[in-house]
Amino acid sequence: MRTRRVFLNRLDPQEHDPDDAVVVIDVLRSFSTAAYALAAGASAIYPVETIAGAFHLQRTLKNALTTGAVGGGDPIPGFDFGNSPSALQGADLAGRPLIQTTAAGVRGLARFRSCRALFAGSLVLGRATAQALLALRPAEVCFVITGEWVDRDGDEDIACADYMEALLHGEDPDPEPYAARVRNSDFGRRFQADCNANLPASDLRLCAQVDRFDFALRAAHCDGQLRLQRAQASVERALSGRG
Ligand SMILES: O=C(O)[C@H](CS(=O)(=O)O)OP(=O)(O)O
Repeated sequence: MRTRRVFLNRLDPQEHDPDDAVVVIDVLRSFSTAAYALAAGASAIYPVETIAGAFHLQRTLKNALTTGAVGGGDPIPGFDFGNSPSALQGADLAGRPLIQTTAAGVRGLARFRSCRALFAGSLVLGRATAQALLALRPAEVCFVITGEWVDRDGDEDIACADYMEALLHGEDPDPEPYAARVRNSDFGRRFQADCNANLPASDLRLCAQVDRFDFALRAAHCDGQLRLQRAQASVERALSGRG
């Protein structure tokens, strides 16, 4: 299995788009938020690229709630929740679909939506995502780093890619150094400062909990709409006929 990495904010138009397995990584915070929301009972996550598109979908999906942020992390006016795992962790989401709009993570998913297997990755899902990937036996896994910007190193996502790659190669790495990289990344330090109510330190703590959940987040197409659902390695293996 080959692995490679691309950076969402510096895609090379000359380079072939990955078309096998793709993991779009957003540790701070989209796909940590999505994981905590599913754990809190949300029935599925619907990533939608635009705010207008999110409101449109909310009108057609029964009982749907909205979550997301604009670039920088401020919540979107009119949405039910910000892009905040600590807000969603305690919310009553039982059986309700959640529509998610964010400036990096969701944009990355939309960009690579046509590949064979698309996952939303974060450190809380690290080992489960690696296991789901291994069950699919792809020829190539491409990690998409979404958190690198001109003023941010994106190391929270690179650390997550490093962790999953080590697992894919059969290693059993100590998770703590990867969690420390999330905390000490450029964006992580903004949460550590805890002086912006929209970037709370509690979110950073939740996002840096390596392997907190035993499921991966796999994207599927449903009526022309992307949908993230729990995926487990055993199910992936059965679906691909390898028992
Ligand atoms: O809300 C967040 O934590 C970030 C803000 S930004 O777009 O990276 O500036 O959004 P996300 O799409 O989860 O990275």
